[in-house]
Amino acid sequence: MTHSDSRTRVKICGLTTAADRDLAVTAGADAVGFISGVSVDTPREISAETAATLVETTPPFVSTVLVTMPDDVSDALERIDRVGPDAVQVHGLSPSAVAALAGETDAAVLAAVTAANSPDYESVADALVVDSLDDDGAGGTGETHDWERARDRVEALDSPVVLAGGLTPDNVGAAIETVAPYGVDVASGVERSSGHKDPAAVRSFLGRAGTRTDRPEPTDPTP
Ligand SMILES: O=C(O)c1ccccc1NCC(=O)[C@H](O)[C@H](O)COP(=O)(O)O
Repeated sequence: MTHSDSRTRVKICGLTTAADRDLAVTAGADAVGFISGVSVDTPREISAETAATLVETTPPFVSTVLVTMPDDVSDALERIDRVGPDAVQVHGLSPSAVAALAGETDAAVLAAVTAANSPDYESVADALVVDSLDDDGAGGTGETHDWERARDRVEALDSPVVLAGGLTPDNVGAAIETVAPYGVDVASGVERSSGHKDPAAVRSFLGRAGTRTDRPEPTDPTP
């Protein structure tokens, strides 16, 4: 299902600090992603405790996403319970495990997939993140994949498709035009150094994705 007639949602992923989360929120992100419990070495991984704090302090109307690589369904449920996100993005679970997880959690379940295996996950996840996954099933590769093929998937699948993998401020406009995804997702493409976001790049990415809103800086709600 194409979404070229509506606004493209943006998830800024791999946020490691409150300052970077606030940067993404202020710049107009629809969703903020926190990576915790992954079996690969990444500068974007944070502890479950830090992820829970960042989720808890994210303002209303911005979706929080736990990005994780669980061993199985019960492991995924434990992680969701510890962090408390609106959505969980799972890497490396089989379609049947994703279906079981979706049946047992109130969090929206996003499956990280490739264009090739995306049809296997369509009926079991709330949305598909079509990414350039490495051999371990991890994201954050900074590599693009075949956008024409991704476009075919967007047209063939009923589930919302989020395009990820190697997106940057320079290519996100063309990516949206080519693929017409429900949303786009970026991690390494808006960093100034590993694990730390570049404010200008985050704003530019959101602007070119057509979603920048220039929200005011969050204020401390405590008197
Ligand atoms: O970003 C990581 O390091 C990562 C590691 C393990 C699992 C998932 C990971 N990222 C997931 C994401 O949602 C990223 O935004 C997505 O893969 C795009 O990454 P990039 O190509 O760096 O923009």
